[in-house]
Amino acid sequence: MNDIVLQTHGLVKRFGGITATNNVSMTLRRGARHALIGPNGAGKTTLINQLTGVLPPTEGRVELGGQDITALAAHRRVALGLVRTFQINQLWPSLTPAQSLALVVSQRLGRSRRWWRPLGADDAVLAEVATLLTQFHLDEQAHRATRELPYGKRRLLEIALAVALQPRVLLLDEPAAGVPAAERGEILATVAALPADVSVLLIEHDMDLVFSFATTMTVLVNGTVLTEGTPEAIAADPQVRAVYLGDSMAGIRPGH
Ligand SMILES: Nc1ncnc2c1ncn2[C@@H]1O[C@H](COP(=O)(O)OP(=O)(O)OP(=O)(O)O)[C@@H](O)[C@H]1O
Repeated sequence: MNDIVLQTHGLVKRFGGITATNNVSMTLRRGARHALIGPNGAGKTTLINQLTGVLPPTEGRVELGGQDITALAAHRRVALGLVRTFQINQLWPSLTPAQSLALVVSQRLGRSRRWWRPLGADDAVLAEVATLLTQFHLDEQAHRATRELPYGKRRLLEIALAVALQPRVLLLDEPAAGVPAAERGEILATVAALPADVSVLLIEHDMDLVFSFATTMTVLVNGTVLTEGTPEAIAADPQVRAVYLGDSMAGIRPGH
């Protein structure tokens, strides 16, 4: 049991007459590569919003490392290591990736009061920023204003900023959405190379990304967990094919 890092118990979220999540119980294990899939409107974003603390559940509980966090504010959850990727509209447009990462790393290391010092003033911060820039394929863009970066690079920066917080659990919400095909491979590679000890929950419609990444999958339909299992089991499940995957599964070979 102690390898469970994140767990939901009977999460229900109602918006008036709509039940967006309906009694969702799921478990994320240490080091998980877990994908949450389902058709549009299945309740994936609503579930993530309840995990991060953006939306209070109507019923049910969320536990992080065995601690009930259902009533905790979003920033308190981040401090406990439950981190969602930054969204593009949360990036600092006039800062460079190097400066943005330095801000987040400095804050994490408790050096935020000195963040305004010229970059290079703090070797520990600088070293970590350099590693993150390389890991997320941002070396060439390190000193360009974020607003000028290609879309795919901004999406990489979103993930890099979340990883800079050294999360225990990382929630990746459609990291490849809207990214042109030519830049998609980079996203796939960086997601695959995330630190092994970080538990990842990925929401994604791109089945290439899902099946190349996930070792466990949960299928959500109409707010309810339809099934959960290995990619092989999910790909072969007739119910999943009927409600979601269908022909998009043609050619997908889990694990390849
Ligand atoms: N704030 C809200 N008020 C009312 N209804 C909402 C609200 N947010 C979501 N819903 C409804 O809840 C259901 C689940 O929506 P949600 O966005 O969570 O699905 P999703 O699986 O993330 O979809 P997609 O894949 O299209 O992003 C939908 O019927 C949606 O219309």
